[in-house]
Amino acid sequence: MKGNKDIPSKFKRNIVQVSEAQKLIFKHIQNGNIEKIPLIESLGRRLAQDFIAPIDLPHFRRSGMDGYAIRSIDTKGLSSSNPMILEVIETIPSGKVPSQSISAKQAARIMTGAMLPDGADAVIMFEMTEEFIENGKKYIRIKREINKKQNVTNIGEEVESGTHLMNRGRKIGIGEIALLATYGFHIVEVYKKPAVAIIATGSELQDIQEPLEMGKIRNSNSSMIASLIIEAGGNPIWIDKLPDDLNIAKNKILELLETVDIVITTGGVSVGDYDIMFDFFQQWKAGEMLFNKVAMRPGSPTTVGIFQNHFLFALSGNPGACFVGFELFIRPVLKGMQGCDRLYPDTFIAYLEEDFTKVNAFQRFIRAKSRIDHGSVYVKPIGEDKSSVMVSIKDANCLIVIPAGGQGLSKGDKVKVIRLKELE
Ligand SMILES: Nc1nc2c(c(=O)[nH]1)N[C@H]1C(S)=C(S)[C@@H](COP(=O)(O)OP(=O)(O)OC[C@H]3O[C@@H](n4cnc5c(N)ncnc54)[C@H](O)[C@@H]3O)O[C@H]1N2
Ligand code: MOO
Ligand SMILES: [Mg+2]
Repeated sequence: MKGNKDIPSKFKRNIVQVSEAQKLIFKHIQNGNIEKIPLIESLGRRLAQDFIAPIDLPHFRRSGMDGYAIRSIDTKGLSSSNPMILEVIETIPSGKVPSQSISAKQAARIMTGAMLPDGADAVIMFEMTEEFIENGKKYIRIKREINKKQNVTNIGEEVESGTHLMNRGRKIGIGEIALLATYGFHIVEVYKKPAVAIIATGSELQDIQEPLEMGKIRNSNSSMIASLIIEAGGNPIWIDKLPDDLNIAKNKILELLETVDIVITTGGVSVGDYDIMFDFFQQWKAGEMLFNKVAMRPGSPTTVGIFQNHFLFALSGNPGACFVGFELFIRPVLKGMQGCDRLYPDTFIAYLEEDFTKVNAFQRFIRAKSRIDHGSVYVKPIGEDKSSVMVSIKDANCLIVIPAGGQGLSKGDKVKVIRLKELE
């Protein structure tokens, strides 16, 4: 039978390089909506505003030790043979404003974290003083010089009011929580979690709770992708599987694209008889297909489209390809929607721990494990790097990037590596 040239062939595709695919996708990213949430629930979310220190930290001169607030000038020239006696005029606990200022030859008993009285410019630790009472009055004897500012934290010494501390889009971690709490932000403005739908396509797929039937497999991609989405700050609000039926898939995808920010399909994107996604994109008039092939392994049939700034990612069904496709294309979009402008995955250079002899027509992303030894970073592929292999994902902490072409690589060669665990 002769091929009809009006019918688009599944084999003729718009192929792009990975970097080009990323650019095509990233230019459609828009910041998402903003919501206010309790600070205690904000771990892992992204700030929706730049954060400028509203006041000095600390906002009063603070003692760093339990001791006596003194005037350093009073201790000039002191030694064990030339001590000085100061009168103790009050005790200042943390949280109290001192009632008197310190004059010459006076001291105030002061606790760690308490406010320094006017006049004082240093704190001498209890251990360095001798206390005594005479005629009902308290005194201390000092036998050493104390420098100005010793054990004192000045106003704004840690952070000056007006300092730009955090950018919009910054992920809220433990340090960010402490800072926001310090400044009284019990409610924080963060980006809403992008809403994501996950559709696993494939008539061979069973739900994970079903007993396994011959020839079928459990749908692992949906759970894997949902977890990746949660980890990247998204909200997987619709998760299901569909048979390889173009009409059923079409209706569901179009319906979901109206309501969520991102629709992810897995499977059915290659050239097989039951691979429906190519036809979906051919028939899709409301949206724009950005590309339907990427010069990469795994995941070469990955196809991406846009509908009114909602993304449709059609990932390969092979679990390895599905995972890599998420890291290269979807994680950056989730970050971008939450205000982050560092979209590309972090990379580093490492020494390859074994030969890699496969010659590649396409750029390759190998699931791998990196380790540090005597200050150098080494990286090793995990098992056989097949797109269908899922078991290696659990041990992967990085992806080795092997350039297209070349004669393969040898043990000890330097390679570029993508970090999988985000460091921010
Ligand atoms: N003749 C050709 N065949 C294939 C080509 C090609 O260029 N010419 N490309 C290969 C490449 S590369 C890839 S990658 C795969 C892509 O396959 P699909 O995206 O069409 O995915 P499926 O055919 O639906 O499934 C592939 C594989 O993955 C399993 N799978 C699917 N969904 C799930 C799921 N939710 N959980 C776990 N595993 C899943 C499925 O059972 C298949 O084994 O095509 C090559 N073929
Ligand atoms: O592009 Mo595929 O994921 O290599 O088998
Ligand atoms: Mg297929």
